[in-house]
Amino acid sequence: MDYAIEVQGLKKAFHQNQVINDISFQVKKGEIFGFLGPSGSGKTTTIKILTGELVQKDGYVKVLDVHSQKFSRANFRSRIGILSDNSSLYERLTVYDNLKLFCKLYHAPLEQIDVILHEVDLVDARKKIVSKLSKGMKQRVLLAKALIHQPEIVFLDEPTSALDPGNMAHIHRGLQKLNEAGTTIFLTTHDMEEATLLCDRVAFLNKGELQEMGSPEELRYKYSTHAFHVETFDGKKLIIENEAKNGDKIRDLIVNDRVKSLHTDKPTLGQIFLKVTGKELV
Ligand SMILES: Nc1ncnc2c1ncn2[C@@H]1O[C@H](COP(=O)(O)OP(=O)(O)OP(=O)(O)O)[C@@H](O)[C@H]1O
Repeated sequence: MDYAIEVQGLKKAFHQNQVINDISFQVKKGEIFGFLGPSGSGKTTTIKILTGELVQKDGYVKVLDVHSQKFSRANFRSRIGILSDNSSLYERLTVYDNLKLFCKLYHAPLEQIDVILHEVDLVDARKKIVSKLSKGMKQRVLLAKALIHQPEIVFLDEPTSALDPGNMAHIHRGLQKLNEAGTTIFLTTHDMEEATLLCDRVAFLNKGELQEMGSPEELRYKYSTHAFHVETFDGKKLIIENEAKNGDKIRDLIVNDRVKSLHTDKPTLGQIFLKVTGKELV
């Protein structure tokens, strides 16, 4: 299997505070992988370890077949992109000039600027001064900055937190296009709808431990009671267990034209998170 990320037995403590507690997971090349957890669960710490900003002593970490001991090397850094709280822009320069600087830093061709501005839907803002942009537009420029050197994998720490739905949709579309072109995406989020929409697989992190992992669809099936939820035209809401003995009951409802809607129970990722961890994901 071709993995973009391999993590085995990773632990991280800050003094007495054990923040990451023996986690193991792999991310396949080309996947969008969502790392979901409440505030303080260790998501940012994990991203910092995966990108070489923090050093870990315990466990085995490889990204793009590079062992964590070599994460500080320039030839590794040019293969990854990062969008985090620490990402910043030159406020007094234009969008274009910001990206031009980052192009030079990474030895990326300048033609890449227009390509990437198109991806994040900011072509019209290329001459605008960054300090005059809205928060959502700045976030899109930061995303463009993280992608300007065409990294093989991009780490996004809550890329859409506190953005309005319009800006969020721009970012989602950009990420989907990027992923279609083959880029692996590792993202953290609190937003379960975002995770369901974007991610091929998600992992639930709680108090530094991985408590569940799988595709949103697999998890929704696994935690479903498989019961039928029926709403009738006279306003009744019925829950009928998915068992052979109930076949006649459902058939009668349909034959007698009483069914307004019928669906199987599929919990949302948020409901599953609550069930697995006992916590709301906020
Ligand atoms: N440099 C540091 N020194 C000491 N403690 C730290 C440091 N960085 C993080 N921590 C602690 O590690 C824990 C996990 O923090 P982390 O930022 O990884 O969580 P998170 O899941 O990303 O949270 P959020 O969603 O709020 O960003 C927290 O208790 C935090 O206080």
